[in-house]
Amino acid sequence: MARGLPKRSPLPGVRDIVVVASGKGGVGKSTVSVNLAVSLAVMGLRTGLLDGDIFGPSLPLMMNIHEEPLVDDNNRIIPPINYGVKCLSMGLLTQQSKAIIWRGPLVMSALQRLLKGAVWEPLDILIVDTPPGTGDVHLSLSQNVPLSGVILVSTPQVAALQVAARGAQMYRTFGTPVLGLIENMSYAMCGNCQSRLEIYGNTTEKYLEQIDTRILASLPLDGTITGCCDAGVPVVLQHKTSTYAKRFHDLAQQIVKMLERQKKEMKKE
Ligand SMILES: Nc1ncnc2c1ncn2[C@@H]1O[C@H](COP(=O)(O)OP(=O)(O)OP(=O)(O)O)[C@@H](O)[C@H]1O
Repeated sequence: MARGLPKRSPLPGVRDIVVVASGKGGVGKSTVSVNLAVSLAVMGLRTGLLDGDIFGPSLPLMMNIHEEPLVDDNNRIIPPINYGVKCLSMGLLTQQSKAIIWRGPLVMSALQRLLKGAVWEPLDILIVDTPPGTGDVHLSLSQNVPLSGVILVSTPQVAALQVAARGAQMYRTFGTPVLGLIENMSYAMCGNCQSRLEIYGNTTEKYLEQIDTRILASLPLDGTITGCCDAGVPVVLQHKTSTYAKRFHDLAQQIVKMLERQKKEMKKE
């Protein structure tokens, strides 16, 4: 552990925790988290998905889980399972229509409850979807549990990439490796002439150097993806043979390989 960093305690029985983050909102973190988690489960990994977006949870909708979780005899929350993934979200613990108005310390304790007060084990990997920015949830995660890596999600526009770069810097400060960037909504296909429309521009390459990372996957802006999110069936399951499914499966394989490599290197040290 780097000098000066807070002491983190691992989640017992959880091998890797990987965070999905972005600077800007609405760029596709939850979409990536959900489809990555399901792809990892399809690969046979024991997978969990924690919705760390306390104020705007989208996991219940996207994973089609709506029942309030049960607790065990030790008052630990039992994450419900859908599509082979153990899921927890603040949206399952509060009435969905109620807006949450909380200050920082409450956010921290809600996250602690979801993270450490739940029966996640045994898991190979826990994917944590986060809110935009670098606020309380990101700090709390970074300070409390060892993170195996962060996956950044951004659209190819300057406004999103600039803040993604800041996010990368924050995670590195806490010693968390940046595994790579998902370029979401990279382009759209014109329905008439099938030409590629670069709606958000094409500036990702320029920022890769600044962020010091690489693209793990690029995904187009496509109504099929939106429709699957809204219908609560991840695109990797609804359209199993689509290029989207293939890209998410490739992404899952890349992440697994990176984490394996990381473990080997740590053993050598
Ligand atoms: N590649 C895509 N093509 C079409 N729609 C997409 C794509 N990626 C995400 N969306 C849609 O965009 C919306 C925002 O996506 P999502 O909720 O995943 O973003 P987010 O970064 O998690 O948002 P927030 O910052 O609010 O947490 C959703 O309605 C989702 O269905």
